[in-house]
Amino acid sequence: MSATSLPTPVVEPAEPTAEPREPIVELHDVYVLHRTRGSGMFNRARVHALTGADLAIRPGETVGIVGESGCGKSTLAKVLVGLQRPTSGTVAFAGKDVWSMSTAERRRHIGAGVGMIFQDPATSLNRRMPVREILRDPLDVHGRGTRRQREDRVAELMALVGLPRSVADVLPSQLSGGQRQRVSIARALALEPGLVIADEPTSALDVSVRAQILNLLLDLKDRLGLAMVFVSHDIQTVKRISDRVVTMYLGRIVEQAPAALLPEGARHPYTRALFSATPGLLSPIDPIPLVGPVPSATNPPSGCPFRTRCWNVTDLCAQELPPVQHANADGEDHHEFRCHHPVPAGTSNAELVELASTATGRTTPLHVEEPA
Ligand SMILES: Nc1ncnc2c1ncn2[C@@H]1O[C@H](COP(=O)(O)OP(=O)(O)OP(=O)(O)O)[C@@H](O)[C@H]1O
Repeated sequence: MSATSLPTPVVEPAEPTAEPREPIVELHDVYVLHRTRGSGMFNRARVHALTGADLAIRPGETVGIVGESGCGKSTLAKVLVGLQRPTSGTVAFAGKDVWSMSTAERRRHIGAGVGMIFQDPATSLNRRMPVREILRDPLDVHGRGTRRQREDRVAELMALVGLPRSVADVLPSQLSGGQRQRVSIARALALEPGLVIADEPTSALDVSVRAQILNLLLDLKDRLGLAMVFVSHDIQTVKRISDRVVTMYLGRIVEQAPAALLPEGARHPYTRALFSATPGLLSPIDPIPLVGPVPSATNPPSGCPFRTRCWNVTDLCAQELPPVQHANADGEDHHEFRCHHPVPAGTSNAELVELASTATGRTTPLHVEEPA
């Protein structure tokens, strides 16, 4: 993609090959706990933002992350890009645990390999820098090429994302929302990363430009062979563009499934319920009823996090965290879930609506001591 002779990034862009490839980034048993602000030591609570996450992103694949508000999607995205230090667990980029490195080493190791696109370009771009400087900044910081080569690269990036040369010297505030997000995308691509993480990249934009920005991202992904992690509330879009969809619930990854299998091939009851409530996926839309609200992330339930709302709950669900199960014995299609009583393969949405309506209508909620 580059016309300039910039040094090779740490993580190479994807090569088209059928061979299984080493992950660009791999999380193992990652926890993120936040302390909330309180008036005193004893009023502070611990928010379980991410709990025991295992996830690998491989070259060239698109992984969507879905789940209700507050379930930990952005936290997972920040961990994947190296912006959030885990409370425990390991985060390996190109096979190396980056949180055991010095800050300088970590920046060098990750910096070129991953780009991040945030939800709101109005706040994520430096308001005092013109477009040209915003795009040159990562090249300057990483000491890429000569000054002339960096200027050429800025022009190349602008062309890549469809920005006219005439906006090179204007400030972000003088651009439209769509143009600002194009600048964010160009900045994320400046160092030729192998992986781009897009956290709600279209939700702050006018409806009229959302499709353009989404199409641009997909086009760039294909042209540059990028891996992409796409965080969104827009489940229909996530299903359409992803190879694999990760479902989160209360800080836990509860299922990872090939997008082509969704919605009716999902095996976790929560994935089934979430997709059943999404317009445009089932015809007609037929939401599976759940019991009660999402529990607090400061005091998640014991055992399975979803058990307080599940129609198929048993005592075991409160006693033990379900282990990861693979849908297929060889595990090759990356379809896995954490549930003691997964939805039997081949169960239709209508059957689940029937089951859940009957169960939630007649069972009293299971009473279990909550952890202090
Ligand atoms: N810096 C922080 N301090 C305290 N709590 C935090 C902090 N950041 C996130 N949280 C909490 O961690 C949990 C996960 O937040 P996160 O933003 O990752 O969720 P999300 O799924 O991305 O939410 P949304 O879809 O609304 O953006 C939430 O309960 C949130 O309130």
